[in-house]
Amino acid sequence: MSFVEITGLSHRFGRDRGGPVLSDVTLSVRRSEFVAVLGPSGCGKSTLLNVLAGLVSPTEGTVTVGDGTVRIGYVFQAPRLLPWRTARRNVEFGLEQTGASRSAVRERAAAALELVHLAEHADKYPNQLSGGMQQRVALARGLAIEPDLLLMDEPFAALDALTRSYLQEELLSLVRRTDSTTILVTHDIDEALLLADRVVVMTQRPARIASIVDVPFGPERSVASLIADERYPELRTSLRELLRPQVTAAAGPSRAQVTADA
Ligand SMILES: Nc1ncnc2c1ncn2[C@@H]1O[C@H](COP(=O)(O)OP(=O)(O)OP(=O)(O)O)[C@@H](O)[C@H]1O
Repeated sequence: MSFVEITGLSHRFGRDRGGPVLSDVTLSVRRSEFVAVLGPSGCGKSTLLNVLAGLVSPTEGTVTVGDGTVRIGYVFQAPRLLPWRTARRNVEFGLEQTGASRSAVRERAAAALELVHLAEHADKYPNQLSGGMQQRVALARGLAIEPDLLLMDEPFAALDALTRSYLQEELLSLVRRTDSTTILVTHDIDEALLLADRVVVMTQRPARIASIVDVPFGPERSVASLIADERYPELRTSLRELLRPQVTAAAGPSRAQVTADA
């Protein structure tokens, strides 16, 4: 049975001359499933997450998430921490909104910081933490509320390659330990294949679903097991091929084409 049901979703921002951002997106996501959304820059991926989070009301279509009373965690591209609160107090901030008791808030924040290996940095302020550590605090804040639906918008995009790969593996083991349903927006094919059960490829703006690809790797996967799996390079190549026309169309005609057409 599906947990997230997106039907005929289209969106246009006010009088935006660029036209619609999303066009007729229909997608079902099962409970506990991990779906990665890949697409060209500016096509409307963040808008899709914002609609799912209830931050944007779509101009057309419907979105239902569980029975409508679910808890949603949202991890943004930038950590968006409150600079006057320590790491612990930032994680507690998300929990405070859930109405949990003070002792439950403290306990769950400590456990979430433990999960992302930041327990000993809990009393530091954001400006005393590296970019990777700040993003781990943001991840802990999203996970601490034990979300039914976890939305992540390129959470590792701004990090260096080493920190990114470390956090990707950390996230893989974290999601295995919870039964959250996760939707991750990413530009990174390898990240999508490492983490997701299905990859949704979006077209250029207005974003529609171009393809949905099942990822055959089991829950016990790791970077090493993917590299050793002969299906991995094939899937990687087919996702690249599915994305290529979207990315080239989004970039517009090349200068050479413009000159030739003139
Ligand atoms: N509040 C808004 N008002 C008007 N236009 C907006 C608004 N938010 C986003 N847009 C436009 O909608 C389009 C899609 O934006 P969105 O951030 O959803 O794309 P994206 O696929 O997440 O991009 P990226 O991969 O670069 O993060 C862009 O052209 C953007 O400028």
